[in-house]
Amino acid sequence: MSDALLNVQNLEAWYGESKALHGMNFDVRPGELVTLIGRNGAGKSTTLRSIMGIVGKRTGSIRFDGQELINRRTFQIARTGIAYCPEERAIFSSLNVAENLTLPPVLKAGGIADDALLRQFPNLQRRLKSQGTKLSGGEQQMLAIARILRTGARFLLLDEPSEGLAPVVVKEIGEQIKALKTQGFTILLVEQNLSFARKVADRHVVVENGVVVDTLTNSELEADMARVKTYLGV
Ligand SMILES: Nc1ncnc2c1ncn2[C@@H]1O[C@H](COP(=O)(O)OP(=O)(O)OP(=O)(O)O)[C@@H](O)[C@H]1O
Repeated sequence: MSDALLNVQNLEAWYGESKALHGMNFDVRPGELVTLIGRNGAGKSTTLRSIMGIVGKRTGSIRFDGQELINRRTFQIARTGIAYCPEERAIFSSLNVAENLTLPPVLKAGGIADDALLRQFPNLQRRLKSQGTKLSGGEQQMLAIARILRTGARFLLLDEPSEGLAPVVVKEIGEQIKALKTQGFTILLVEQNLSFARKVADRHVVVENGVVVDTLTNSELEADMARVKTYLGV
């Protein structure tokens, strides 16, 4: 699609000899929040890792903001304005919140300034001096998201931010993600939690065995939950 910010075509990816993506095709438009949904092992996380250039081998095309990323290295991809928040959150346990926040380098102009960031994430402001290990799962997730917002990236790859969190915290994370969309960030979100996904997303891309098998707007999903539940086996 010509107005896409990200356009993925025939994306294949491997871990060693083992092929995980078999020709993914989808796009994301500027300002959109798109989810990748599908069963365990479908290839959702691998898609994010492939966009970021952190799988063993990948082929096909990943066009972002008019540039081809398929042969670029991760640090070059980061400089185009894409940031990745992994499922495991990757908080440095020996560093405190302030140190974790400021560790990733600012790569582009337009990142959220530290004081604005702490206003946006008041619970991090309260825990600035707390060590990574002392944070709750929700605080770790907020920190993992907050620290990529300083870098100047405008396209966020978020891997299962709701995972392992209590419903009240999931709701809070959902509000933060919606606020990011309102601020103009474009977001590609991997999500197993359908009730979370439908509250935040514009569109859903269904992944099965390393390919895209369906794409639905959020209203289509609301109108036909059965269609998606079949894919997810729920
Ligand atoms: N580091 C790895 N080494 C080898 N194979 C992997 C690795 N990570 C994932 N895979 C395999 O790649 C395929 C896709 O996995 P992926 O993690 O992308 O799925 P997913 O849809 O994100 O599911 P989940 O939510 O369970 O992580 C699976 O068959 C998985 O076993």
